[in-house]
Amino acid sequence: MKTGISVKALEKHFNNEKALKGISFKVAQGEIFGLLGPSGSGKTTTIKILTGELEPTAGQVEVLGYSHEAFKKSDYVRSLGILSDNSSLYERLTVKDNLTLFRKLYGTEQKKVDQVLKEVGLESHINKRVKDLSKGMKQRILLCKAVLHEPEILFLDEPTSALDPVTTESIHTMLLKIKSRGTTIMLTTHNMDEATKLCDTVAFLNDGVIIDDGSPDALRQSYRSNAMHITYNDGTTKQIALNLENKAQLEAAMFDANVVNMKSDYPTLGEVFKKVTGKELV
Ligand SMILES: Nc1ncnc2c1ncn2[C@@H]1O[C@H](COP(=O)(O)OP(=O)(O)OP(=O)(O)O)[C@@H](O)[C@H]1O
Repeated sequence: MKTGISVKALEKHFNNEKALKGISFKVAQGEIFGLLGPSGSGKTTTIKILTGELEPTAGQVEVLGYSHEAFKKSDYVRSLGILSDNSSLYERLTVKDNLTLFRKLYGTEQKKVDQVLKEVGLESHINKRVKDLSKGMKQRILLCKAVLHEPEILFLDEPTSALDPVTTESIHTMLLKIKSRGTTIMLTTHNMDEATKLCDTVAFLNDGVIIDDGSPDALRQSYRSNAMHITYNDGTTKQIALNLENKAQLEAAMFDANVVNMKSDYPTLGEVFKKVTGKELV
């Protein structure tokens, strides 16, 4: 697979503060890559460097073969779709007028407006003014705006933060559809379920450092302990290592009427993050 994004020893300093302390990662073209980390870990700073909004202090970054010196070029800008806190719509215009304005900027056909609106389930709201839409609807329109020109790569900074589950689900469905067309997607999130569901690869960012990366399944596998967790009806718990020596003990637990739960340790991505950083991802 061709590399979509390549980041090597990237540093960003704000005055004396090191927001990124030499991070490296690669994103293959066509995959969904998630940068996961708590507030202040450097996620937005990374996205802003890759989209040309901030200059790196040190290190190399390359997106779709463009080095950061070329990030201001119009053909690079046209290859990007961006959804971030800075994305905005004209509140007093209708959904249709907003999207028509942006599609004209990129020279895309009007039917693309109808297509993207349908994909996020908002085609019946096309004539509503943006100011009359809910927060979740606005976020879905912003996503439409970001993909109208069929970008090669899509950057999403916390695309579903503080949204209701239905809106979140519809954004996830649209992202998987966008990916199926070959678009590379890089997103940041605090939401481990979102990352597990959407991402081919994730990187854990903590305090400006990448602690680990890999597919969600591979990370979960590599941090699992080889033990069975047993819970009894009086609330007590026990762990038994999964090996032949403990076969009799494990079998006995299976037939013990006082055992209410037996499960192998397969940590969630959130639990893995906590294991490696000692921090919750909230
Ligand atoms: N323009 C700036 N000037 C000075 N410091 C900054 C600037 N932008 C970010 N920082 C600092 O860099 C660090 C990383 O910030 P960043 O916004 O990248 O974190 P984040 O992981 O995106 O957090 P959140 O999840 O809260 O959005 C923080 O300590 C922040 O205060």
